Formats: sequence, C-alpha cells, structure tokens
Amino acid sequence: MNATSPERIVIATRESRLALWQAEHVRGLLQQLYPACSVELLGMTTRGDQILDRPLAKVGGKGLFVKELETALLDRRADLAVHSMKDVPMQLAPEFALVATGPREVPLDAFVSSRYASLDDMPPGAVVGTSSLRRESQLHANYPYLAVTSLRGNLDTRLRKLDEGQYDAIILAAAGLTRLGLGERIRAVLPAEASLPAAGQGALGIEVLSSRPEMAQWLAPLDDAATAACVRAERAVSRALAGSCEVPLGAYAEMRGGRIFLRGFVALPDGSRIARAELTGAPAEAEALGLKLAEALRAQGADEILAALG
Ligand SMILES: NCc1[nH]cc(CCC(=O)O)c1CC(=O)O
Repeated sequence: MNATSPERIVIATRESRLALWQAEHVRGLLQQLYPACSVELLGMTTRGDQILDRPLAKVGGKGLFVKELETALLDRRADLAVHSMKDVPMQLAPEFALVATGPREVPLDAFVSSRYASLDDMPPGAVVGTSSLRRESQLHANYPYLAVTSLRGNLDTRLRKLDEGQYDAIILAAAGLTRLGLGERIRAVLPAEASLPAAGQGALGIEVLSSRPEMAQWLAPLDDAATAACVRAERAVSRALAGSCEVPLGAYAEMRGGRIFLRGFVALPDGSRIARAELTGAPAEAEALGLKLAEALRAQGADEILAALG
C-alpha cells in the first residue's frame, strides 16, 4: 500500500439504528474505494440520545448529537464522523471541517399513520406527533384544527409510540424511514409547500479534523457536488438567522436546470406568524444565495419573529 491510500479508518457514529445504517453505508463505500484498508466503526452514545424526556430545543439543540463524536476525532480514537446533515450545528469549531456531503435521499417529510391516509383526511382535534418546532409551526399554520404534540426518541421509539395509540399520526423525515427499510410505513410524502424540510435533511455529511487534509483528500470521492451546494445554501440561511438557537425554520434547496432554487421560512411555533421567501442562483454562489434569502426573510418580518422567540 502506498502513502496516498489509507490503511485503517475508524468511523465515529451514534448508535441509533439510523446512525449505524448511515455509518455502515459510508463504511461500504470506503471499503469499495480502498479495498486494502481496514474500515471500522466506533459506536458512541451522545447526550442527545440520552435526554429523551424534553424537547431538543430546550436542552441545547443539535450540538448534543455531535460533541462526543468530535471528541473522539480530537482524541484520534476515530478518523471521521458520519452525520445526518440535519443534526450538524450550523457553525463548527475551527478544528473541524465537513469534507463530503453524500447524494441526497428524498429530502421531504413523511406522514405516517395507521388511521388516516393523509393530513387532509384528519378530523379536527386529531393528534399529530412531531419532534421539531419546524414541523409544529407548519402544521399549525396549514392545519389549525389539528392537535400537535411533542414526540421524542429515535425512529423506532417514535413509531412504537404511534403504534401504541399515543398519536393518530406522526411526521418524520422520509429519508430516515427509507434508509431503515421502513418506506412502506409512509402514507404520504408531504410536498415542500406543506412541510418545508430542515437545512440538510436527507443528506449525509462527513466531518474530520481540519488539521488532517489527507483525510479530506481520501473522502473527496464521496462528495456529491450538487447536494453539497444545496446543503451549503440551506445552512447559510439557518446560520444567518438562527445562529445556534433552535427556532422554527425551514430551508430547502433544489437543483433546477443547473441552478439552485432555494426556499425558506421562519415562524412562531404556533404558526400565527410566518415569513417566507424564495430565490434562485448559481451553485457556485450557494453560500451567498443563502445569505440573500436570509435578508429576504428579514424583509418579510423574520427579525420580529426571532425577537418574539427570545
Ligand atoms: N432529528 C433526527 C433525525 N436526523 C436525521 C433524520 C432523518 C434522516 C435525514 O434527514 O437525513 C432524523 C429523523 C427525523 O427527523 O424524522
């Protein structure tokens, strides 16, 4: 083996079934790229996996899912961490870099229920479970007569709570269900107009130490340029408006005819106020497009909404 290919790579991952599927997926890709390399998983439990009794927004948000994995990178117990891009904080510390964004699954939200075929079928007062302020605010805005309640836990836990009858329906990311072979549980995929996805939803990201350019080079073949540009635009919107705090915010970019079509919203959790905007731009200026969309949202009242959120 020569110096330009890796001999051993350790992947840090959370231990939920979805996280392990994603880490295994990356392991398989790396094994194909570097057949002589030994690729291993290091499973870890994060604070985000442990705290299940409170809404995420109240206990510190996305950082809770990546901190332990980043510590493993710093300690050199692992060489890379695989994340759902949706769970990665908008601003990384300078020691870390996102070096590859995999091709995207269906990035939209999914409606799951054994009682109803779609949100439109649900009667007034029916109970919808969701784990995010983003979904909650859109449900209130579009279906003000439904009862929206909080739902935490990993995918299996959420489906179990639905099956136990605690909810009439739940909203989940379609990508997670598809990856775990649970695609048949999806009764309807919610169009972006009904539930605009979170920044990075449906995309996998690989994080390494900034001080290890050789890792970035080895992982470059796993990057999908179009997905990476879309996710950069989405994350720029979120970074510009929300910083590190948890707010009801959606940002969704699609490639249309070689250009990025970017949509975003910021809302109050109860859906009573919502600022929306959309723009198109060149993929090479994804980041700038995201900032421009944040400005457009400000012009629609996003600042007042954010101020009201505190
Ligand atoms: N917040 C948890 C989380 N992080 C990533 C996914 C799904 C997969 C993805 O979006 O890549 C989920 C589950 C969900 O929101 O239903």
